[in-house]
Amino acid sequence: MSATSTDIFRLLDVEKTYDIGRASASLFGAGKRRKLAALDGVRLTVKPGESLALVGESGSGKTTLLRVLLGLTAPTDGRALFREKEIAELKGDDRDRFARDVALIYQDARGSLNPRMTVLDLVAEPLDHHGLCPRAERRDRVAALLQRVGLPAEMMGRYTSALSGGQVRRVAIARALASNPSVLVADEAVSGLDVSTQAQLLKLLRDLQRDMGVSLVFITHDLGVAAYLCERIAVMYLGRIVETGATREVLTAPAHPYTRALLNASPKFFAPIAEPLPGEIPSPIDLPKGCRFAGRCVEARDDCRLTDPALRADGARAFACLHPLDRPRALG
Ligand SMILES: Nc1ncnc2c1ncn2[C@@H]1O[C@H](COP(=O)(O)OP(=O)(O)OP(=O)(O)O)[C@@H](O)[C@H]1O
Repeated sequence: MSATSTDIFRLLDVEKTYDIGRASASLFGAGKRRKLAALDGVRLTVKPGESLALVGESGSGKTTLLRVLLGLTAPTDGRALFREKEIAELKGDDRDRFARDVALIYQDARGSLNPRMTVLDLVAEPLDHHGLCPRAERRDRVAALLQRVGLPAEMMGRYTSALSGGQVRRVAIARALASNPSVLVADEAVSGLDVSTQAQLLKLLRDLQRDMGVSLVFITHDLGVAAYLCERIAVMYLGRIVETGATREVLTAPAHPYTRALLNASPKFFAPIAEPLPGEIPSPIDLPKGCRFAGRCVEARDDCRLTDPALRADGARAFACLHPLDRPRALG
């Protein structure tokens, strides 16, 4: 068995480009076809039981990466593997296993749940779909799942229109857990809620992840949420992972100036007015030469504008920067 064969997901130099039509025509003929690189050479693994946060500004490629993991979009190049098999080519039993094993918690929980179905039917649907539960045991299984997410069994007969935002998210989590998945994938799953409901849901997700040994891939704009929930973090910028490592280490001593800029842009309790990220994110259609962050980086030197840095490993950390920030020795 190879050393990597237990990885749940393995992305090898994944590219995802979108054809966005032609540039305007000129006297010399039709304009060139233009491509937008949403993902550009992404390497990533997700191991059993690990929690991984994907962070980065809007447009950095987080949702596209999630769509690749979920098999909703195929890479243009590179390989996206689930248990060592190409996700886009899964068929038959492998496809069924993938559908049971990888569960998505939607950002818009209320919108993702059919308002004409009761909580019982919503949570039982994956059980029915995968033939995982005899009809006679359905109510008991749903009651146990509701209990797992902190909802009373009496809620089974209700419709989502009668539930609060926090309760609807819990129903969505119970439904995601129904097929006993090994990975939960969540896109901003706690956004748009009040702070205390958010905190309760984050605690629930953290407890579930630890108690059930399920892996978690969590997209968030909030570095505090990433730090609370996930052991590992991948910081994305313009379709690339620019820094990755243990969340605590990356956020206490970032190597990449982009990670530090994201940290500075995060509101703190005592200083809610954060320092905005400098400059504008470049267009993904017309990328600058050299490091993509150089134009916004306060540390940039001449060579940064010429050389595009590859992601290089330093112990358990990896970063794509020619002149990484000084980090305490103990964390290197
Ligand atoms: N179907 C598509 N066609 C063309 N471009 C796309 C498509 N989907 C995404 N993109 C582009 O790919 C890039 C990455 O988008 P993506 O949604 O993955 O970023 P994100 O980090 O998830 O952003 P957000 O935090 O706003 O959701 C963006 O420039 C986006 O405009």
